[in-house]
Amino acid sequence: MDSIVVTGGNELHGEIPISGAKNTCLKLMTAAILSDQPVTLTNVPALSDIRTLTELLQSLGVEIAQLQNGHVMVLSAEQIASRRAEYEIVRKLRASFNVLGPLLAREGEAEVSLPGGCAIGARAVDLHLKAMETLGAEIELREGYVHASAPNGLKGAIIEFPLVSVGATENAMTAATLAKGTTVIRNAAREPDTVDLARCLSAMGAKIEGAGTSEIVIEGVDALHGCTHRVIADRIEMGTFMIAPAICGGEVELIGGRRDLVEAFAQKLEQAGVEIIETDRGLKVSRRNGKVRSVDVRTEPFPGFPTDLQAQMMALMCLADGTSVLEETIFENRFMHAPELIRMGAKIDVHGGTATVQGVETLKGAPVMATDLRASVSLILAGLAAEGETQVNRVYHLDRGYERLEEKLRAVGATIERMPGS
Ligand SMILES: CC(=O)N[C@H]1[C@@H](OP(=O)(O)OP(=O)(O)OC[C@H]2O[C@@H](n3ccc(=O)[nH]c3=O)[C@H](O)[C@@H]2O)O[C@H](CO)[C@@H](O)[C@@H]1O
Ligand SMILES: C=C(OP(=O)(O)O)C(=O)O
Repeated sequence: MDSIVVTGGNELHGEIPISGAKNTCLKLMTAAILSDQPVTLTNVPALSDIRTLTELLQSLGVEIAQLQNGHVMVLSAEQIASRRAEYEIVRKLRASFNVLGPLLAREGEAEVSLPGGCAIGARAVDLHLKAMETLGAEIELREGYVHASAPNGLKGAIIEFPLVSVGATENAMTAATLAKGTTVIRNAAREPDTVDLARCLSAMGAKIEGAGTSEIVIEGVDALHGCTHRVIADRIEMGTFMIAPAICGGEVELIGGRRDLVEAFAQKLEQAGVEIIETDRGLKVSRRNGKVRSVDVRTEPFPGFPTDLQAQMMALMCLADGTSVLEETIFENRFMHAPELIRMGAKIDVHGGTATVQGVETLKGAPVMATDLRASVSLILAGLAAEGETQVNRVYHLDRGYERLEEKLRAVGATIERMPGS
């Protein structure tokens, strides 16, 4: 298995291009199931998660052509050959559960494996299922699969979520595009991913209003057509690379970056003493001298501080002046990076969903292991600022969500190499 070796201590200067958003692109790909005409996505990130979903969609009969090194993808669901999403693929990638809404809406039937838990938490799908039932589907759970059917089509309804779920909002929204009548989704997720999905669905002929607010109204239509859609910038990749100059010192311009996608996070960085300037081409982030200041963080659904940036923020707080409290409210087990950071010399106490981080003068390189995507990248960031060499193992987690990570960081002056595994 490959590992990544980082030698810390370099200031970072230069530019990093921001790729298309993984979490958005995956949902956009599932939307292609809704139409018998081709959907063309541009600005697709070249990532293993995208390849996994490609495999799943192909198993359903979706033809997928990849152009420009995978950065343009044409998905043609002229005919759906299978309505069953197999466990072998769904277990690798939770976003694949989002084929449920489109399959059910287009075919009146779907069999989708339950995704199971994962390293960061139990991650139930009850809200997805409840939403499908509210739209008139019958749901049965058998042998680890969700069997959903709506032989006479889905019917518009009021879906009121008891808590904000990005995945369930998106499953409900895609399903409702082809339902008869009007669907109202209350307490909907407001994430930029959901807004971008709504934009793509609208370009396919769907009638959607209110995406980006907590009430989304969808007027069902008989059919959707093809479209061409550019995937929005990856706010989590951008946030990760905003931490890089903050933790190492220096100045990095994130090309294609947008502050509005990470406003709550940007405000916390500024409170910590990091400078952020909007430029014609993106965002310029710099820390010129001194340490960052400690800040407290509580993860929340958008527009709050994103859970997907909590691990990276923790790496930064390890070297801050003072003590910070990081509260994780979305996932019950998302502090696995803490013990690894402690191996590098960090002072962190975890109690339930709260981590207290006491800033230290220096981190020291060490061999470390990560169990999820954002935890892995937090160890890379810590390694960039640590004395000596840090070897991050289980790099396949990083390859799920960061395109050309080493190349992008090397271009701004980091010493980072991939070591092929045996
Ligand atoms: C609100 C939020 O920040 N969602 C994050 C979540 O999206 P993802 O769509 O994976 O997760 P949800 O938004 O659905 O989950 C939010 C919360 O609701 C719970 N839940 C969800 C669905 C369900 O049927 N039942 C249920 O109880 C989850 O366990 C979790 O505690 O992970 C993604 C990958 O890290 C992030 O990009 C999203 O920002
Ligand atoms: C946890 C993530 O992805 P997934 O929902 O696919 O596990 C993530 O993008 O940080």
